[in-house]
Amino acid sequence: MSNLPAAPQGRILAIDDDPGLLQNFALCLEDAGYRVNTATRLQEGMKLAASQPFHVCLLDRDIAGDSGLDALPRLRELAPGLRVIMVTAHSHVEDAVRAIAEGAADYLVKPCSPAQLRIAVARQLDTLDLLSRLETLERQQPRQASTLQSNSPAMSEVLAVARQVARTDANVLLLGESGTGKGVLANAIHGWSPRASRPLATVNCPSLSAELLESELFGHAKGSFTGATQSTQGRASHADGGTLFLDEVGDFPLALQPKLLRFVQDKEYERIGEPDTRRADVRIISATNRDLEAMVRDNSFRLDLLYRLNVISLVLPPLRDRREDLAALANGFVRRYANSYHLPARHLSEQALLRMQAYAWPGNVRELQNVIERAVILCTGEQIGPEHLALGGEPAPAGAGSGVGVGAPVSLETLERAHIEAVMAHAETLEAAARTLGIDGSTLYRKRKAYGL
Ligand SMILES: Nc1ncnc2c1ncn2[C@@H]1O[C@H](COP(=O)(O)OP(=O)(O)OP(=O)(O)O)[C@@H](O)[C@H]1O
Repeated sequence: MSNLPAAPQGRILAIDDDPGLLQNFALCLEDAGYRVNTATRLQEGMKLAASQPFHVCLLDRDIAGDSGLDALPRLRELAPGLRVIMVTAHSHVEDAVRAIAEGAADYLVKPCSPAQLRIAVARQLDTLDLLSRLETLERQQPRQASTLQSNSPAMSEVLAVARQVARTDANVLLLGESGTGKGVLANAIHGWSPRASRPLATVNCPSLSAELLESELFGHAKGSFTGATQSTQGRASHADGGTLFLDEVGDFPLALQPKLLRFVQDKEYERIGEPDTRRADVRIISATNRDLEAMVRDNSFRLDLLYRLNVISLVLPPLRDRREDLAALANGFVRRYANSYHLPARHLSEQALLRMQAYAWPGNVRELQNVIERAVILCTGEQIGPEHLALGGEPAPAGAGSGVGVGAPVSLETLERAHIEAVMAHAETLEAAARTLGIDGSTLYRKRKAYGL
C-alpha cells in the first residue's frame, strides 16, 4: 500500500539549472496529470527529495556547476524508491550510460520531445506499479523462514526448538502475548518443514460464528443450510499435505470441539450436510494468548483437545524480554515502510533507540511495527527522533493524523484503519468499539488483523 497517488497522478521532481526547460517539463507533465516540483539548484532538489515523497526524478547531468551524476548515489540513499531519469546533452550520452550502471532507471537526451518525456516518465511509473504489486504478493506469501532471526537468548531458544520440531509432524501450540509473532512463527515452522511445498491454511477462530467456522474448516455440501448455494471444500481439505494453522484456538467454540478433536486425532471429518467421511493429512499448529489450562478448569476448553494440540508448546517471549532484537526489528520496519510509502530513507536517532529501549511495549512487535509506521510517515527529515514515536500515552506528534483526515489524499483503506484505531483507543472494550463502528465483533477482529491493530 502506498500513500502516493497511483499513476497518472504521479509526483515528479525535476532538477535542472535551466528555468525555461524546467517550465517546459512542468507544463508538459502537468498536462498529462502529474504533479511536478522543480529545483534549479542541486541542493534545493536534494532537500525536496529528502522531505517529500516523489515517484520520479528528472536529474540534469550538470546543474549550475554541480554534477547530477556525482549526486546520484546520495539521492538514491535519501530516497531509495525514487526512479531517477538522467537528463543529458547528446555529447554526454556515455555519462548517462554510466549513471544507469550506478542506479539511474533511464536517461533522456536533450532536447527531447513532449512525447519522449511523457513516455519516459510513464514507463517509470508502470515499473513502480509493478514493483508495488510484487511487494503486495510477497507479503501475502508465507513469511520467509530466514527472516526470523534473533539476538535474544530467550527468542533464540524458541527458534532453535521450533526448527527442530519443524522437521516432524508433531502438533505445535504457540503461546505468548498478543503481537509477539505467533503467526509469524507458525509461517516459519511451516516453511522449515518438509510440508513447505504444500499449502499453509489459516483459520482465525474468533472471526467466525460456530456455524461458519465449521463450514470454513470442514466445508459444506450445496444446499446443506440456507445460503449454501455452492459446496465448499474447507480449509482442512485445502491444507491436505501441508499445515493447518488454528489462530486464537482459545476461542474455538466448545460445541465444535469434539469434531475438531476427532479431526486432530484421526484426520477424519465430514463436510456439513454430507455423510461421507473424508481424510486430510495435515500438521496442526495452533496459537493463543489465552490461558488454556484455566479454560480447561472452567470447562470452556476440552482437556483431551488441549493434550492433542499441545504435543510441543513454544512460548514466545514478550518484546520487553527480548530487547536485544529491538533495534534490528525497528530498522527493518523503517526500511519496509519508507519503501512501501515511497518515502525518502529514514534512520532512527540514538535518542529514539534509547527511548524505545526504555519503553515496555505492551503490544509487543505489533505495537513496534505500528509506532514505526506512523513515525516514518510523520517524520519530515532524515532522522526519526523520540518526538516522532509517541510512545505509550505520550501525545501524538504534531501533525499526527493530518495525513489521514477526511478528504486527505489517502486511500479508503488508510482512512478506515486510522478511524478504527482512533475508535478503539477511546472505547472501553472491543465490543463497544464494534458497536460504535456499526460492525460486529468478528468483522472488527478481521479488520484488526488485516490492519495489524
Ligand atoms: N520477527 C518479526 N519480524 C517482522 N515482523 C514481525 C516479527 N514478529 C512479529 N512481526 C509482526 O508483528 C505483527 C504481529 O505478529 P503476529 O500476528 O504473528 O503476532 P501474534 O502473536 O500472532 O498476535 P495475536 O496473538 O494478536 O494474533 C505482525 O504484523 C507481524 O508481521
